[in-house]
Amino acid sequence: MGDQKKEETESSPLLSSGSSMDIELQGCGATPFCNPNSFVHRYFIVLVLICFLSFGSYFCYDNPAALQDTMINDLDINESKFMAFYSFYSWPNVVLCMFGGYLIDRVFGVRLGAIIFSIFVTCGQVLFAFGSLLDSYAVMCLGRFVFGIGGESLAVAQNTYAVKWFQGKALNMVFGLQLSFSRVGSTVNMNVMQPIYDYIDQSTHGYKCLGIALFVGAFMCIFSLILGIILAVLDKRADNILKRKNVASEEMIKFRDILTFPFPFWLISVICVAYYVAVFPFIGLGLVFFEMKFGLSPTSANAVNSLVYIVSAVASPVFGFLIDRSGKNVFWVLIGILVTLACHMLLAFTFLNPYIAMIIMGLSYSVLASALWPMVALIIPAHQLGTAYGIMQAIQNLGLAVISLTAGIVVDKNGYLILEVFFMAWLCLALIAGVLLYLWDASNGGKLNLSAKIRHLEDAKLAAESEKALQ
Ligand SMILES: NCCCC[C@H](N)C(=O)NCC(=O)O
Repeated sequence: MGDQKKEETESSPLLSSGSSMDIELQGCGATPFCNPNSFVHRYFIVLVLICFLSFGSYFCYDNPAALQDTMINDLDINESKFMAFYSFYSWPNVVLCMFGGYLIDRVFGVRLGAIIFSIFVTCGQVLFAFGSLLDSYAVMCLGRFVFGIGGESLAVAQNTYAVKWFQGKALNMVFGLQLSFSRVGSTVNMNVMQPIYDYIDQSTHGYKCLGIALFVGAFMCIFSLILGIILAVLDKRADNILKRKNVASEEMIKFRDILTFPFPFWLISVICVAYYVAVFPFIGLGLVFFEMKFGLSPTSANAVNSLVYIVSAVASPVFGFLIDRSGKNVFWVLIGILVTLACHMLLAFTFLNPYIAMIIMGLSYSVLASALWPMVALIIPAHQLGTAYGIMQAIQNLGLAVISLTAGIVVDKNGYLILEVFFMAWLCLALIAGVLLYLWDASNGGKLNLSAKIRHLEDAKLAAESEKALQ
């Protein structure tokens, strides 16, 4: 292979040695663009498709937040019933996304699993929109239930794809990019849904106008579904060309394997739930908080409320890239939690311009998300990752479901200051779990907080040892 070819072909961690030399490419010939082992193919085609997999899901997840005032008025519901749209998303995932991950590992595989869950997301959003057209709160809740079944398990499939294609190289940056594309979906939603509603409101009004606007989200889900099908075709093609091994049946995960998941995995799951319940429900309720405490107009309040997503859409891949270079994932998780806690304190106890706290929260959220999710792949074997991410998200959704309801009740009864104190308490729990993870990791070999340099040396040593064992 010429030097130029070598530069273009980044060895996939799943390749057996030398097989990149004798790849028989099907179809478009040996151009890097079509070579599943080339840098171009993996980073400019596969990674982009993986990143768009959850675009529609993230766009629709916060449709309620983008239309909070409108939805409450058109459907004639209170804050608690409004927040139930988030609870109906999360409750099924307390259990189902665990099964979703297990089904990916053991039954469907990542390709078929991603397509099936994309279909659930699309059908759920269509039901949600249709329910509004019928002015049926029950149908809308059913729609969020179905949407939730797909949304979380689709995120599990997305994480599983990311590890399959990018394990061992740039995984933090890949997770950061994944998050960035998804957050672009959230940001687009936060800033276009109200103008779309206002445009439709020129001819149709009330819950019918709301229903038509929500169908825009359904088209975003169809877009992601189509890209998910293309990704499945390319992944299957790569398996054939690169002769990637399927997991042997005796290696397939069994449900009792969950009991063997290491203690750090459960600490990571506690950090995940305790941190995210202070982010997603806060943003779900943020519109009215910024209108009431800081006297902002609905448009300005929407803009401030979407800053976390806007900033993370840009910052996540940057921090993911930097964390790939520095390592020290646990350290960055602790920094993310501490800075987010400080932002909530600024919002709760000061009248400092909320743009400042929300921009900083966007940065700290990006640091945490880029450092937290890839850690699972450092302690759980590849054939059990779907189940592991499913459990982690199931625990996260248990927290989100309960806190979404509780937060709505706290606001209705005690106001926003107590709500902010409530969120800060959860971040203190995340901090305690993060310190425990740091101490446990430090006293057990320090795998999760290794510097990138030492981690690469350790990986090279392990690869050499496994190569020697095969000879
Ligand atoms: N439609 C929203 C999917 C959320 C996926 C998962 N629960 C999650 O939290 N991912 C990380 C993130 O920061 O969004």
